[in-house]
Amino acid sequence: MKNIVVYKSKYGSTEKYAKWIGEELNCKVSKIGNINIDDLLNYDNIVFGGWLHAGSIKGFKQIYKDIDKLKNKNLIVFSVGLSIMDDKILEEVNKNNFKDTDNIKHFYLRGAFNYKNLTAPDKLMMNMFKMILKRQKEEEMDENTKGMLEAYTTPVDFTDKDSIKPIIDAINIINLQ
Ligand SMILES: Cc1cc2nc3c(=O)[nH]c(=O)nc-3n(C[C@H](O)[C@H](O)[C@H](O)COP(=O)(O)O)c2cc1C
Repeated sequence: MKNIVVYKSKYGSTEKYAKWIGEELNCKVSKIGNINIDDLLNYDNIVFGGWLHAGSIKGFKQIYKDIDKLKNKNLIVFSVGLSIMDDKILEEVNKNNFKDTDNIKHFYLRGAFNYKNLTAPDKLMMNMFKMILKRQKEEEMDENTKGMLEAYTTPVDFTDKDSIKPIIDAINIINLQ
């Protein structure tokens, strides 16, 4: 089966994961902007990676608008974010980006965050988000919230090549079917 990895990354983590996955699958890796739907139709397994922006998987709409054309393809999506993923957050991300009827396998990978490197609009958005997080009393904050707040002052990088394993395994299973 022919595989391709397409991605949208702003600060590099998603790109890093896309390239690691491409190396493991020994397949083409492309930025979403450099490929169109007709190119994608040449592949059986389409792996799309996008970074999480306020719960939305960036770049995915560019594929999703043609989801009907991709009905016979295996679509594997990985999102990259800062959160510690739990069922509630995952459910929210799924709800924001897919319909129940979509035949999509979704994986979440942890990325990186360096406040100082953000563009001005991203800083603004993250400052607003920080204000919301800070409304909680410190003793009531969960690990995720504490970690997020710490990341504003201390850059974090959770990218880890081992975390792509479930994605590679899922594609290998598809290829055996
Ligand atoms: C404006 C903005 C919004 C973000 N929203 C989320 C989010 O909703 N959930 C999350 O887990 N991470 C969120 N993040 C963290 C990014 O997804 C994380 O830094 C990711 O690694 C960025 O991917 P990239 O390096 O490929 O651009 C956000 C970051 C920024 C700058």
